[in-house]
Amino acid sequence: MNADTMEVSGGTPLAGEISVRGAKNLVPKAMVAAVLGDQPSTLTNVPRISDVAIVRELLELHGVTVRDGADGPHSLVLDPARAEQATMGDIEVHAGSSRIPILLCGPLLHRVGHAFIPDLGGCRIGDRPINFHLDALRQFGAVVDKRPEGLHITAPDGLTGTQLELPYPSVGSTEQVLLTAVRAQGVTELRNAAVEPEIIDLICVLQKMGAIINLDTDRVIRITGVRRLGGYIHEALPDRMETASWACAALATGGEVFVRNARQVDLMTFLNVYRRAGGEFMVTHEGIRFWHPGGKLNAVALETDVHPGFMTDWQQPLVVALTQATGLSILHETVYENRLGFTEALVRLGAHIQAFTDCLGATPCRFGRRNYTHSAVISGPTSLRGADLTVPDLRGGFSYMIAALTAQGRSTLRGIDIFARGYENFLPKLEGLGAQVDVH
Ligand SMILES: CC(=O)N[C@H]1[C@@H](OP(=O)(O)OP(=O)(O)OC[C@H]2O[C@@H](n3ccc(=O)[nH]c3=O)[C@H](O)[C@@H]2O)O[C@H](CO)[C@@H](O)[C@@H]1O
Ligand SMILES: C=C(OP(=O)(O)O)C(=O)O
Repeated sequence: MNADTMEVSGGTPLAGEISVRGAKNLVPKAMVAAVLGDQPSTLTNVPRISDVAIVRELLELHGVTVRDGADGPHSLVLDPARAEQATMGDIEVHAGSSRIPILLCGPLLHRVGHAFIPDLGGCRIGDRPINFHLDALRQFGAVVDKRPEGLHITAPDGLTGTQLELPYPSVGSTEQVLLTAVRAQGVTELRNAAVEPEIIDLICVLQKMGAIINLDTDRVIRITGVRRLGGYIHEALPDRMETASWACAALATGGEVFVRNARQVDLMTFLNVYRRAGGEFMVTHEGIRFWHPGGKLNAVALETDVHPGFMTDWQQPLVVALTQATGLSILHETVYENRLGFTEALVRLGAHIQAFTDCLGATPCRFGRRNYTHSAVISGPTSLRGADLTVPDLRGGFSYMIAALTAQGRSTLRGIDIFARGYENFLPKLEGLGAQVDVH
């Protein structure tokens, strides 16, 4: 047993208040955007999570001075003035740490003329290729050299605006195009772009820096390149994934959690499903209160999708709550081909979940004919019992934790350090909500 292992005594409803800070899926990208400016930038509402710490170290290796702002570590001042002089030693140590390094391509090409990108990390929930990123960079005029130690990228003739259409509205690829096009020469038109709230927030950051970006209808983004960008002062939007995770924990355990700073507009699709499943919520100026109203929960049919659809990162925590709903819930995961592995562990806890390769839903999906297990039927309600579990990925791990809190008896959760990637102060929050947990 080590400090990465948590004992959970289940059966106690979570009750109380937690607060969420800036989104894991925006903050590291806004930090990367600062490299494009010729003045310092200030980012506030920064969560203390490991994905932020990793990007901070990466930027420092690239010569960006990063210091805590007036708000302590919850605000960062990023000064890229010395980026050109960076030696970039030790950059390989960040291989496999997060998905953010790939987004440094455009900013580094503009700033220093070349980029080295070590292997990416992030959750293992599918193959997660980067072909859209590299195709887009090549269309801007970049030359990509794939070497065993990582990608070497140059732009011998500079970067020029272009017409692009993504094969799928990928979040990272849309961000790649934005971060490259804002200082490319001429106009870029991106079709089939992702429009997640974190992308809109990144566009706000870039606009504050001096970028010209039009968000047209039907997933079209038009960017007019500018010669220089300045700094920004920006407060990151709140983390809608963390909010949904705690909301699901409240529902599954029969409890009540007030999530301070949660923002309704980013959670509309989640809130609709939460209500259909029988959960209650109340939106106030300060946040959102989520609770189980007593009585039965309802089975629901659910398909994950790009925004404004039901976000894939909400799926894993919600599935645990659905094990407590009466009837057959149906899940169709259309964003990642391999995100249902976590259900096997829930079955060991006593859940009735059957996984399928068929598309159990009408949302167009890339996986139906390719033999990927990406649909599931959850039959409930079932009593869960404690078990020994190893955290597989960020949201899968959170779903195990909810299951352990819901189950009768004791569970052991190994590998909990992954939670630090996306959940600030995870343990104090859990204890503050009355969870019976013990970390060794
Ligand atoms: C740090 C961050 O913001 N992570 C989020 C981001 O991940 P990320 O940006 O990696 O996810 P994408 O939206 O790019 O991926 C969506 C789908 O497109 C595919 N694809 C993507 C790029 C590519 O070059 N080729 C390709 O085939 C992926 O394999 C996946 O099946 O959006 C996901 C979808 O909302 C979220 O689950 C992640 O939490
Ligand atoms: C998949 C996730 O993150 P990442 O893209 O950083 O792996 C997530 O936050 O659930």
